[in-house]
Amino acid sequence: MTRGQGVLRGHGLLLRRAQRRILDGVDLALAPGEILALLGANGAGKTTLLRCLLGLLRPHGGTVSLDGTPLATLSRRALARRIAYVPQAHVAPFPYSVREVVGLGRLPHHGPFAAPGAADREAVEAAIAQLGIGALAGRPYTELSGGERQLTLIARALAQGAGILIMDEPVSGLDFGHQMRLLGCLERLAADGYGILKTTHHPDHALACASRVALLQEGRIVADGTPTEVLTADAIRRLYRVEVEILRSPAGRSAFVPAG
Ligand SMILES: Nc1ncnc2c1ncn2[C@@H]1O[C@H](COP(=O)(O)OP(=O)(O)OP(=O)(O)O)[C@@H](O)[C@H]1O
Repeated sequence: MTRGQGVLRGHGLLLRRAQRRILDGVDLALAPGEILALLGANGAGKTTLLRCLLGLLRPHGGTVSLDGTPLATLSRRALARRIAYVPQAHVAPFPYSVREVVGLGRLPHHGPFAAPGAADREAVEAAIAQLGIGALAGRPYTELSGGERQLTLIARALAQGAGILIMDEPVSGLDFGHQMRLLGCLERLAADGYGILKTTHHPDHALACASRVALLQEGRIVADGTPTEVLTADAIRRLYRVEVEILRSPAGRSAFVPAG
C-alpha cells in the first residue's frame, strides 16, 4: 500500500498531434493528500495530459517522474501498484460481473496467472462497499447504466490499492446524489493520504472539492493554485468564453451562475 507517498510530476511536457502542439511545456505536480482538479475547454488536452502522466503516452519533450524516478524506468506492474486510472468512458467486450471487473484492479498484486488471495478478495469487497455498489456486484458489467459502470471503474481503481488516483471526469454520467457522494468519497480518500488528479467540466465541483486547481489552455497551464485564487469569474470567462458571476451562500459555499 503506497498511500501517503508519491509525488507525480510532469515537467516541460510537449506533445504534438498532426503538427499541432496539444501540450506545450506543461509543468504539473501532484502531492499526497491533494485533490487537484484540472479544468479546460473541450479539446484543451486534459486527457492527453493525464495519459502522459500515466505513462500511456510518450511526450515528444519533457519528463514524468514519480518520487524523482522517471516513469519510463518503472515496469507497468510497478507503476500499476502506485497509480490507478479511471478512464472517461469504458465499453467492456465481455459480460464480466461487477465484482470481477473490480477484481481486475488486483492484477498488479497477484499477477495474471495466480488466483486472487484473501487480501485481494478483501480489497475488492472493501472497494465495492466504499462505492455503495454491493447490490450490483453480481450483475454483468455490460448490462449496467453509464453511471453504474463509472462507479464500478472507480471501485476497481480503489481495489488496486495505489496511492495516486487519476480520474478523467469521474462524475460524468452520475446522478446528482452519486456525484455528491463521490465528491465526499474523494475528500475522505485525500484525507487518508491519496493524491487525486481529476479532470472536470464543473468549476463548482472544483470549488467544493479540490485543494488545488489547474487551468489548461492552448497547451499550457495558465493558472495553478487554490480554488479561490484560480477560479475567478474572469478566469472562467477566458477559459470557456461565457460570462458568469459567483454566488456565495451564508455558509460560505460558492457557485457560478450565468451573469446578468
Ligand atoms: N489520437 C489522436 N489523434 C489526433 N488528434 C488527437 C488524438 N487524440 C486526441 N487528439 C486531439 O488532441 C486534442 C486534445 O484532446 P484531449 O482528448 O486531450 O482533450 P480534452 O481536454 O480531454 O477534451 P474533452 O474535454 O473534450 O474530453 C483534441 O484537439 C483532439 O482532437
